[in-house]
Amino acid sequence: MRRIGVIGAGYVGLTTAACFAHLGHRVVCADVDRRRVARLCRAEVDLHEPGLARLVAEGLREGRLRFVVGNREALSDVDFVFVCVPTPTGEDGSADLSAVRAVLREARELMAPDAVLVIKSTVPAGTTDRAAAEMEGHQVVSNPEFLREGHAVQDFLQPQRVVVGASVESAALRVLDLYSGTGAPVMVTTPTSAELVKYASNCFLAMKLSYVNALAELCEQIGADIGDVTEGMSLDDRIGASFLTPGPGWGGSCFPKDTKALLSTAESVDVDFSLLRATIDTNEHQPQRVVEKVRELLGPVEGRRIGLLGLAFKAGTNDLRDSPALAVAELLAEQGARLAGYDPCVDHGPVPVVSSVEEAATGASALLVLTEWPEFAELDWPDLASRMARPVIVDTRNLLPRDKVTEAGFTLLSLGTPASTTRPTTAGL
Ligand SMILES: NC(=O)C1=CN([C@@H]2O[C@H](COP(=O)(O)OP(=O)(O)OC[C@H]3O[C@@H](n4cnc5c(N)ncnc54)[C@H](O)[C@@H]3O)[C@@H](O)[C@H]2O)C=CC1
Ligand SMILES: O=C(O)[C@H]1O[C@H](OP(=O)(O)OP(=O)(O)OC[C@H]2O[C@@H](n3ccc(=O)[nH]c3=O)[C@H](O)[C@@H]2O)[C@H](O)[C@@H](O)[C@@H]1O
Repeated sequence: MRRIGVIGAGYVGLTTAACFAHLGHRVVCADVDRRRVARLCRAEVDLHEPGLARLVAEGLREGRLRFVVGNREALSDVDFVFVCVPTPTGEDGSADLSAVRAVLREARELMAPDAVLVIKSTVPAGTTDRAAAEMEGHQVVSNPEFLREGHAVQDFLQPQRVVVGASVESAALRVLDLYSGTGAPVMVTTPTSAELVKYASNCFLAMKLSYVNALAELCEQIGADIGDVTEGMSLDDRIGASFLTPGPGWGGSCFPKDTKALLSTAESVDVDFSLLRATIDTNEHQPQRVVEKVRELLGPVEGRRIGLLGLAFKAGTNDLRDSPALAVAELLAEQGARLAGYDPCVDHGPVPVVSSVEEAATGASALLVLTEWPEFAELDWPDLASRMARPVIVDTRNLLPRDKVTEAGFTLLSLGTPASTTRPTTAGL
């Protein structure tokens, strides 16, 4: 059993705190947000993360997990401090490290000399080494987090890898020991390399998605089908099958900020990372491309009611931060469309939110699938068509069963699919 302080009770901090408590450690989790802490003390978790509320309740009940306002307790009398505060995009595109710096200032005063400070927030290469220099003798270690929202607990307890960056081996081993219960493959490297593993991974995935989204546009122009193209690509295990589905753009609280931050790092050392710039540019164009699809079917959208299916940045979460669905909604609203958004996990947002797909469809001139919630693939298509002013669907996640939807009388457009294709059959091969 180790004593662990966790600073920040958001997606990463709360997951870290609850999972370490579950693994048998004694955890104090601190946040500056009083309301969040008060709710957590009552075991109320407002993040949509399977299993997280159960682990929080278990930790509180068994006395291994506590939540506090302010960082003092989580910094003193502990063996490890995990820094899990936000690192948003700053004004110039680089990561804004003000929350991390504020924690470091407090940590310098309050941490025991033999405690290890672990930076789990995503921070630019060099941050951990600079922090170590400022921390006057404390061990400072980089331990980036790779969890996905919607799978946070599973990804934390069964990670594909644990990466630790440390300049002192004993500090790395102490941190790795905390994860011994997970059985995950581990890697120890320098802090700078560990920090870059994090950005390099997120940016690579973003690049893969921008590549697929650009490819989808090309498919439309030359009469190929993106689903078949990516399926064919994925049979090569060097490419793999994941992250090959086109969409309205990649979003969420990390890819957009991390791509900008890595580009900013490259610029700061005069490296021309034009591949990364193109990755971002392609993505920023994507919501506009979706709106053009809608206009292709409807003409001007002014005054028309449009139902949005999905508001979160991806399925499995209620997180609206940097959601491409909202970027599309904003463009449509600017052009005078009347919007009604439905998301199974979102009850309010910056667009009018309704409580069912049927409500979103009623009187609408188009439905727009923006988040890949599986339930959107299993709707009562004839019923929806009968409720709409015009039975038109734009499926930006290529999720819907084309045959059933068109049989119900819908005009359906998806990304990377030619308007009509005659597919050869493999029956009899
Ligand atoms: N959300 C995700 O899926 C992942 C996020 N990350 C990284 O982890 C870091 C945290 O991200 P999230 O957990 O998503 O953020 P979040 O916004 O969900 O939570 C951050 C929490 O820190 C608190 N906070 C802010 N300043 C503080 C301070 N000075 N002292 C104590 N608490 C403070 C906030 O009130 C908030 O509750 C970021 O660097 C992010 O890039 C890494 C992997 C996955
Ligand atoms: O640093 C982070 O915060 C995390 O960022 C991502 O996790 P997350 O933001 O939860 O979302 P993803 O599941 O990676 O999806 C990102 C975006 O790509 C989109 N996407 C994903 C896959 C796909 O095939 N197509 C597609 O458009 C999603 O809809 C979403 O908008 C990474 O997957 C995590 O490993 C990382 O820890």
